[in-house]
Amino acid sequence: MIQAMAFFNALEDHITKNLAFVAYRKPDENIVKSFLQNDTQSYTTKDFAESGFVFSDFCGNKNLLIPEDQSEVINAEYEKENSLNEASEYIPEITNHAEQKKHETLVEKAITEIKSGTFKKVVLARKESAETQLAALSIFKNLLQNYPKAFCYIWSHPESGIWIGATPETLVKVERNRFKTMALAGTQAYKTEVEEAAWTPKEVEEQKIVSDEIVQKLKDFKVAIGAIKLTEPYTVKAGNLLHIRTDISGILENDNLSNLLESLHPTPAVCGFPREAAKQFILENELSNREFYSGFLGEINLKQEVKRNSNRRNQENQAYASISKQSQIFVNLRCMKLVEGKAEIFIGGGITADSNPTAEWEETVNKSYTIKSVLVHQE
Ligand SMILES: C=C(O[C@@H]1C=C(C(=O)O)C=C[C@H]1O)C(=O)O
Repeated sequence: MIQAMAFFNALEDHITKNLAFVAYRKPDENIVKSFLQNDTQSYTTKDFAESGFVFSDFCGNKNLLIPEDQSEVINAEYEKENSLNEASEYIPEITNHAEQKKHETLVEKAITEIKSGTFKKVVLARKESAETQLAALSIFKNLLQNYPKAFCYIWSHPESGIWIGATPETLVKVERNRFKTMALAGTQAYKTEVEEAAWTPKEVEEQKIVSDEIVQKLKDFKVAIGAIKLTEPYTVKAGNLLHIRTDISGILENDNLSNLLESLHPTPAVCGFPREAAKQFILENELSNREFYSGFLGEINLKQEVKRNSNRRNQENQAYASISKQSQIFVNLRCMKLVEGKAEIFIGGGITADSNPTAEWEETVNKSYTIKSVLVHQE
């Protein structure tokens, strides 16, 4: 563990030298961690069997990797410095009517396809540019301050540029032979407390499509041994938004991470259902390339010390440590790409037969505040 100041200086140094690195903090933790690559080569994962940190695009064409054995790994404790500036305090700017019209037209086209039976749900995204005076690391620090429950990260790589985000969505967590994933969908602005949130049948259905399909795909890819467990859907808060979430877990058939990721990505939370038809519609109709937005990122195959209770016959050892591998991968949402003092913000939302194009536009506007609120200096 090093001091926070030394931690951020090391990141700054890597930015100056244009060397690849990633820094992140997991949900509800106060440790920031970084993989600082120590050479200029560009690595990709072949089969997700390496150890390190992956950064994959939506299409699955680019799977960048910062290998553990080519990097210095540093950790620091990061405490909250100032009071939380909730994203809902962001003052909305004047609506860009031309962009709104384009998005609504796209949503209408999708609804027509859904009604004709091509697919049941599709997630449509757009990109928006916002000016910022802040340096990359200041934006990252603002995210750390504002979103303690999100996975906050900054990824900098010669092949992708700088990406920064605070995602509420886990793609999958693997510890030894257990996996955990989630179905997250349905969005409303955070105005009522989590316990009092009411959801329309459209949002309930939209989220159910995600959990049903995740379970189905896990079965199709023969990922689990025995039963797959699901919680009841419940409401969660993510910044200025509320979503519906189901937690899904089970025991893995084997340690083939590649097969597990293929079964899950892209889930109907970011693509649609059925997967292939929705994906085709996205690739043919969205107005900008998603790049790494709605792809995934995280630690793969890191060695972890697990303390286990001794069995009763071995009383002198209260606990013994064993080494196991763990992976923790998140969906790249509520994120931006930093391009020459401008933040390119990526936002999307799920469309079903009952969608209202204007409400869908507003949902993307609400989602954009997660990032917009951290682009200004915070006192
Ligand atoms: C696609 C995004 O978010 C996803 C889509 C949601 C929805 O359609 O309601 C909710 C949460 C996320 O799974 C995004 O933030 O860009």
